[in-house]
Amino acid sequence: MRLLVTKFGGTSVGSAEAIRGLTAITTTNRTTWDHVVVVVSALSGVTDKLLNIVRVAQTTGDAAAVATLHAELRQRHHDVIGELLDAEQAAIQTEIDGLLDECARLCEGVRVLGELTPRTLDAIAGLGERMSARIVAATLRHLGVPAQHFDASDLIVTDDRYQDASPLMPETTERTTATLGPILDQGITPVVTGFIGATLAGVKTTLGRGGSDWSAAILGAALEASEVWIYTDVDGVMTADPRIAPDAHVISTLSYNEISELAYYGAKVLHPKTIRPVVERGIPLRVKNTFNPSHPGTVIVGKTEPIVGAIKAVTAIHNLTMITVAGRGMLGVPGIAARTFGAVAREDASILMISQASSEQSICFVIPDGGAKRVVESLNQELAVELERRDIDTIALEEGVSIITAVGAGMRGTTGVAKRVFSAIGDAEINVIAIAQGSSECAISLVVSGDSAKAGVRAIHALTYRETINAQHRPPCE
Ligand SMILES: Nc1ncnc2c1ncn2[C@@H]1O[C@H](COP(=O)(O)OP(=O)(O)O)[C@@H](O)[C@H]1O
Ligand SMILES: N[C@@H](CC(=O)OP(=O)(O)O)C(=O)O
Repeated sequence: MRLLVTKFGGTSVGSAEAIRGLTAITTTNRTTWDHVVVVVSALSGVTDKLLNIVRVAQTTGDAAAVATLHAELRQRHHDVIGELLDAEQAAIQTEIDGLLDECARLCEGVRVLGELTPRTLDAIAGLGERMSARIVAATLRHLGVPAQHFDASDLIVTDDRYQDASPLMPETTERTTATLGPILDQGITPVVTGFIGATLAGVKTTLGRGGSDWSAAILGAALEASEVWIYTDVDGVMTADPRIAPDAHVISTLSYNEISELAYYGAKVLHPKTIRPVVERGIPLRVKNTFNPSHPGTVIVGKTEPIVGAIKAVTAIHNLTMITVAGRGMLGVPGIAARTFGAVAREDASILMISQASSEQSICFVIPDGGAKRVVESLNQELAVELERRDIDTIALEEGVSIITAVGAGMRGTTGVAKRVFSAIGDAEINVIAIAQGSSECAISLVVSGDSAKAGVRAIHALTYRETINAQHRPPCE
């Protein structure tokens, strides 16, 4: 049995026209696959709006402002339903109103108390997907496609790290197969909410912003899907963010390693955690365009075809802080790195990149801007003795930096890639603050000031073009 899991992002369900496109795609997919599962995000911008409403409720206590924002959300969904549905219109509107009433009750509690718990935040944040799944399933039915909506809180069992929950795969697999298996056997297409899950006790969680891609991969792994397709608003994974490099073009094939580096270092087109569930089972992943479905998109597999050019794509991640711990007394002293990273972990900050001078006289690492000051305070406490003894001279912080990452599995064993990257950056007169290359030799990362990041991406992107021109066939890369 060949099963396809498809995921449609916010723009792909952002309007009645987009949802019509989704239903046409799903109708076609059902003719070529034995089973099709649809995973949907909230209508574009709705998650941000929900988070905004609850923040307004908490910080202003302004009931009228909250009510106005609610009414806007209600109207947006009613307009879409009005354009799409006929017989089921009233029933779906009632269901959407019920969900928005749930939102209003939660927001009222937050407004009165002035307190917003992570648990309440997730209950509110996931409402967008619960509304869109109902609308999409009803639209499919309206067009004669048997479909039923499912809240992933009944399928994906997670830990209780609210806003950043992770699935418990054995429990998720058990629930998903038990619930969706019989539905699929009846030829019904399940329309499942992305982004959300629930703890074993049934408390709603979310998988982190942009997490619907991950939901699709989790469900694909649980159902042993043949493939997982991520439908978005571009033709596939591109050589750079097309908003930064307008001449970016679609990459036909990428390896799991390459897409992991790209996604981790800021290519918004795919959530970085999407890869793990599929890589473990060797499930091919495809990125396709809802608005241009005949384009083959980008296929992501274990080994890529012989590639052209050493650098396949360049990406950037912004609003970061680089922290440097430096001092001559660090030379050869065991445990400084462990204590440094222990102090960072205590503040729950995630490190995006680490670079250490070979003389061991400095360690620098990059973390997101928010929370950097707390990390420095924590380091000052942890390393107080070394600072006092002048073994460590500085714990310095540079805010507003970006990481630019050039990715390509063909870098491995190819001489001079770093030199070409640095020449391109040098020619653009951009100062490199720090560098790192992973042992996979699949990516080189550079830290630059935030205001030169876009120019840096464009400079390296121009280089990927030159490399394509000098293309040579190389052996398959992982
Ligand atoms: N390397 C890249 N390739 C393709 N798109 C990229 C890349 N880097 C950033 N993007 C951006 O990612 C967007 C798609 O991601 P997102 O808006 O999260 O989609 P969705 O709402 O469908 O999940 C594209 O519109 C594009 O601007
Ligand atoms: N709606 C959620 C989850 C998501 O994945 O959205 P999208 O597929 O539009 O990036 C968010 O905005 O974070």
